[in-house]
Amino acid sequence: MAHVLIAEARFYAHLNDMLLDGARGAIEAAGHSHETITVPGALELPGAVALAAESGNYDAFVALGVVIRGETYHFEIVAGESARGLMALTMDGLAVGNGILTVENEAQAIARANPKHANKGGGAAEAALALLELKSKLS
Ligand SMILES: Nc1c(NC[C@H](O)[C@H](O)[C@H](O)CO)[nH]c(=O)[nH]c1=O
Ligand SMILES: CC(=O)[C@@H](O)COP(=O)(O)O
Repeated sequence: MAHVLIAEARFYAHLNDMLLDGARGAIEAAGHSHETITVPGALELPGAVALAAESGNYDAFVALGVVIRGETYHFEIVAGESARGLMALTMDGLAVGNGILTVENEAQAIARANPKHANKGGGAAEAALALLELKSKLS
């Protein structure tokens, strides 16, 4: 059984609750365990995953968050840098699923966070578990 770390950026709490439900459901359906840590925003997610990985307590990692475009360039920074940071961790050999929604508005976020619709939280968890399985197969 794998132990999965879910790192959530709780910038939009009500949206994250849906992402969490999806991710937890996918992990439990696959017969694995999980625990959750919380950071303020998506920019903190790569650092949170890196810190958690240092503990050696987790086999895979799922990053969850919602980035909604505002008026300024900050969207590009938050969306791009959180994704880049997670990708760098994956390239370092961690099994990381990226469940950070980068959307234009809340309606788009709801459609993608809802486990009964796009279920992006569940998809991110499944991606992390797929990487973990591949890592195990190749080692
Ligand atoms: N605008 C959003 C943010 N912004 C906050 C940053 O992620 C970060 O916490 C801050 O810059 C301090 O380092 N975060 C989200 O997750 N979603 C947003 O829409
Ligand atoms: C994604 C963001 O950082 C965004 O919510 C910030 O909004 P604004 O660009 O209007 O400051």
